[in-house]
Amino acid sequence: METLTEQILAQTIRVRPKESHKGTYGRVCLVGGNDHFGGAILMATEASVYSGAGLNTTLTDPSNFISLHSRLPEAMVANFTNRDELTDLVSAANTVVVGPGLGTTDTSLSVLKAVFDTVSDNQTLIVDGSAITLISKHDLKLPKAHLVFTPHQMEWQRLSGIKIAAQTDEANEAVRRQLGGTVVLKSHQTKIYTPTGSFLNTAGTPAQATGGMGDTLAGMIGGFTAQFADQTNAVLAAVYAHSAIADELAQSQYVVLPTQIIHQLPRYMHEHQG
Ligand SMILES: NC(=O)C1=CN([C@@H]2O[C@H](COP(=O)(O)OP(=O)(O)OC[C@H]3O[C@@H](n4cnc5c(N)ncnc54)[C@H](OP(=O)(O)O)[C@@H]3O)[C@@H](O)[C@H]2O)[C@@H](O)CC1
Ligand SMILES: Nc1ncnc2c1ncn2[C@@H]1O[C@H](COP(=O)(O)OP(=O)(O)O)[C@@H](O)[C@H]1O
Ligand SMILES: [Mg+2]
Repeated sequence: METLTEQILAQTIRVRPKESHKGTYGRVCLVGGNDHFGGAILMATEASVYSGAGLNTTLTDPSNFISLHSRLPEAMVANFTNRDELTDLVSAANTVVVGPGLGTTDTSLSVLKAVFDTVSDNQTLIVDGSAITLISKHDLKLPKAHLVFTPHQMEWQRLSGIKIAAQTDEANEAVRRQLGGTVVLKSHQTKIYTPTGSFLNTAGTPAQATGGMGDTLAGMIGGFTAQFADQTNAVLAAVYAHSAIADELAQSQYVVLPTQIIHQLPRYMHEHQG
């Protein structure tokens, strides 16, 4: 297992070419946020916008429209139960993030199935939070896309069938191969299992142990994969940056809030572009 270092940032975060426009930097569609967990999709969306994704659209419960717009006028919104809009917006994205705050009701399940029916093999699909729980609960068939799963240890137990105490590298890698794609197994020392190797993230701090931290990472992975060509490096750089920013803030803070990490992203990415 290789240890992630700061080098991954300069290898991934590109100096922006002068001759470019918002379309150059990718379209992200984020799907989640029911009437209880609006904050989760809001943080994921904010993380994608602040990572620099060119166009961001959020498919969510309409009860989240006003809060999302008032915090983040840069994002577009649509109702996640409107099937035609979902199909159009998901099809138009480079990267789709599904799951933050989606919940596990019948509505959540039908939204997830609609996303799975719509994505295609030239798109990256980040599968987080409730989406992972729903796949496990309903034994859903996975779509053909560049899949990136972002489970915490309990979500990975649900998806892989491996109990937390038995989540060894060998066992995790074997399930990753069956699933296809990349697995970001989140914990106090996140491990990333990719088709080309496994990586350990030693950055990060217990100051990060607060709700919404993973929703934020999912949005960052969305923003990075939409902009940067090498999809594996984009995932690795997002994981590293998320923790490294938290480490910086934790030098003078007892707790680091997800939105504080988000707001550091433009400055941090500027300092680490290669
Ligand atoms: N502001 C918002 O809108 C927020 C909305 N959110 C949304 O809520 C949805 C549900 O997601 P969820 O993660 O909160 O719940 P669930 O899937 O039941 O997992 C928790 C169980 O797993 C266990 N556990 C074991 N190891 C673990 C580990 N390393 N890391 C974490 N947990 C670990 C843990 O053990 P315990 O804490 O009891 O020790 C507990 O039994 C999802 O859509 C998410 O996006 C949240 O992001 C919060 C902010
Ligand atoms: N003690 C810790 N040290 C380092 N990172 C942590 C620690 N606790 C949590 N994290 C990070 O916070 C995030 C938590 O993700 P998750 O459990 O999905 O949160 P949520 O669903 O509430 O947004 C992960 O990126 C994880 O690595
Ligand atoms: Mg989570």
